Amino acid sequence: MARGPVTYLVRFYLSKHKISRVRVFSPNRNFNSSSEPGRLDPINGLYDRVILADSIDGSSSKPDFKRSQFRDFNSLVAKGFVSSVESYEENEKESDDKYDLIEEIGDKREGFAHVASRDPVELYRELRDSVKAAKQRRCDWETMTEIFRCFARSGWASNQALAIYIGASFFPTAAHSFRNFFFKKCPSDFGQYLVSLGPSDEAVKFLFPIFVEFCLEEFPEEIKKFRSMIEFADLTKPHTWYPFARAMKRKIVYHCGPTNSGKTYNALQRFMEAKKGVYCSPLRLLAMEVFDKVNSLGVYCSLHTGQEKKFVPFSNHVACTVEMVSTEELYDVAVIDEIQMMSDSHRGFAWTRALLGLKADEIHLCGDPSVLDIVRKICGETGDELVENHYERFKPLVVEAKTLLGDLQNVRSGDCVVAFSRREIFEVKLAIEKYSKHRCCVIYGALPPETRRQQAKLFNDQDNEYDVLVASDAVGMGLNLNIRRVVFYSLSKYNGDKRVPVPASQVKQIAGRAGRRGSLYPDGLTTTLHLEDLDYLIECLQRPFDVVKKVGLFPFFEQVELFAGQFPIVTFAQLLDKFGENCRLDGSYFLCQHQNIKRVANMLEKVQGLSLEDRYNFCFAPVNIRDPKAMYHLLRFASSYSQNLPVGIAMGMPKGSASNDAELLDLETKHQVLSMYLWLSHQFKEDTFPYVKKAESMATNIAELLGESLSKACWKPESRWVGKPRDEQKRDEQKKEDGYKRPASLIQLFKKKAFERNGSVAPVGHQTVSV
Ligand SMILES: Nc1ncnc2c1ncn2[C@@H]1O[C@H](COP(=O)(O)OP(=O)(O)OP(=O)(O)O)[C@@H](O)[C@H]1O
Ligand SMILES: [Mg+2]
Repeated sequence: MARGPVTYLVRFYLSKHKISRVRVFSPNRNFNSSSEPGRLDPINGLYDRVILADSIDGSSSKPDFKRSQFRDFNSLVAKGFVSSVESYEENEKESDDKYDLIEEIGDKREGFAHVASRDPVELYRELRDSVKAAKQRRCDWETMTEIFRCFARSGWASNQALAIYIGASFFPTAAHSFRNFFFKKCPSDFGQYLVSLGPSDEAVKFLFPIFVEFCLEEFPEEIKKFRSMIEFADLTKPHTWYPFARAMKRKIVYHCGPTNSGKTYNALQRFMEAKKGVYCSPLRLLAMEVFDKVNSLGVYCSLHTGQEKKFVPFSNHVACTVEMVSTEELYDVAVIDEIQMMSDSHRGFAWTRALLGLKADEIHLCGDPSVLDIVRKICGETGDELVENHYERFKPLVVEAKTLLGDLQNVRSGDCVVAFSRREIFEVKLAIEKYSKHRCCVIYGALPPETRRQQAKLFNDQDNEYDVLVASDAVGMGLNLNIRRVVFYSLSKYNGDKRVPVPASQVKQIAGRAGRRGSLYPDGLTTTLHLEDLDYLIECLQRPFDVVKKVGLFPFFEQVELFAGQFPIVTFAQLLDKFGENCRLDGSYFLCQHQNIKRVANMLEKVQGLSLEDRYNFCFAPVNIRDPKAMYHLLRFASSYSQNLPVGIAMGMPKGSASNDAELLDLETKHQVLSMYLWLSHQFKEDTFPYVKKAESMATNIAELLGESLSKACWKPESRWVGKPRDEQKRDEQKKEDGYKRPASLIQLFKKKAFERNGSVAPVGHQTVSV
């Protein structure tokens, strides 16, 4: 340890109390940074004696002892907060320094040195037992008022108070009571010393240990309550949540590499060889693909997604979505695909849970290198053996430096044009079909997996006119497509607030769809529509993968339920907020975002009679929170359920395929509602959602209608927010304008260029840059 104020303090304290080991608590350390050494840890830390010190880093060459306070935590021991000694080794070499401290103390405010150096426990007792406060001069009184104002506003004190379970919201009340107590009791020398310090950090730090004593005596109930709250929101050491998995000797194989390098292929070989296996997919679509592929190769395999359970008789294998994987079943081999999704801000917890909790002898992780370091760390904690298999791309991806020069007439057969909004996708499709001979298939997130597959098949098949694909980032994972070249229409997307650059990892993932091994085009190309986007594309492809420092976690229902016991009257959304504010996490984990869940929770607040567990399940239903119709149906489902009525679909089958964008949007919504119905039917008892068969058949028919509609779609896209008030729409548009200026309408742009060239189309050259 560097020699600094703490060293001196420790020497002094050690000699004074004739003890050799203490735990040092530095007020400079943030309460929340749980991995920091020297932090007073309210749950795991057990202390015999704790020293409050100004600095632990030794940055100050001269110790300032008067700004430091000593605390004896024996009173905490008595109350059960502190019960043993944590180690702090005394450094023998420095033992000569122990008397330096004694000399240093009390040089400045000599008259009150006895106050400054006294044990705060004693000071508190003296205050408590004093009958009446000494008379103060008016100016001293004002200074003291200011000092207490300073104390009540001190972020440092509020933060440190957490260590004795005085929560941030209760701190001002406690500080106020402390002030009143002090003013009623304060003896003269005490007050004089405080006034000599003035409204300063020094005064706050002097008062704090006395405040601690005061709180321990005055607010035992509040402390107890906050303490239980913190304990129930404890998400530290998540690997200990799965004792059965911990009892196993698991072997983790990390297939690490870029896109199209054979990671999933190799993991699936082991999966198929195993007696019993599970494949965890990031998407329903990919689970379906694996289900089909594995069964076609003669290995019986079932399918288990949130919406669909297909049991294949005699099967010992299952392809599932990662959220649905069982941590109860025992497997020989498990595959967790796209493991880098552990760091996804919303869904990451599902991958973390699978990695920590799967009971499998062998677990194959497939993904890019971004989470390799953290997987190594986790394996160190779980005690699992880790084997790393590194891969290279089968063929390098080539960047076409010429780009499409802003002209969609330059698309070619086998191109996949990637745009980042539904609106842009339809604009691009319209422009390509209007001004070139190509026909387009489309794939985007709001389409059901069945329709996406149908569109992918249409594009992959060579015997039809559909030779160009226009897709969103939904194409980035899972599908094996015959793509010759990925063309980025733009490299920015709307993040709900403004346009932001697409992250490099996502650009790599999407571009990597070009030139898959075994496809018609094994040599992949990628480029942009506009020349000005090219540099960013190259930069993204060349940029090494970021190293992920934290992966996602989310509490189980049981954890939320325990926590809820502390707050019998708050709403579910408020409960989630409180959990988020108070939960404790280890340094390698973050709490996944849950705004969408809260939006649903708020909507469902008016539904009476739902148990906490029902509410929790309804809140996780797959619903597009920005689609009012879908939200309305979810509310209706929950209301019927809460009244013990059989939940009906209450939605007619559309007459036919869509002939305009409004009808297409309606089909998309209807499918999402049915999908939600099916998902809920698997969460709750069967008889509560009795129309599963009907919902399945309607969903299949609508997916087909969507496919038909897309093949003939040649209309301008509409917004889903038709019902929004005008000024709100305007505000949204304004917001978009502020962050990013969309290129002018594609069609106009195209016409303008064609006019400039007198109708001639620029020949496309192939200057290539290999990355
Ligand atoms: N050894 C092999 N023999 C035959 N085909 C292979 C082999 N390895 C991979 N492939 C094929 O190459 C294509 C890409 O492989 P795979 O899907 O495993 O790549 P990946 O690294 O998982 O890519 P991504 O990161 O995009 O998921 C697939 O169509 C796969 O079937
Ligand atoms: Mg893969």
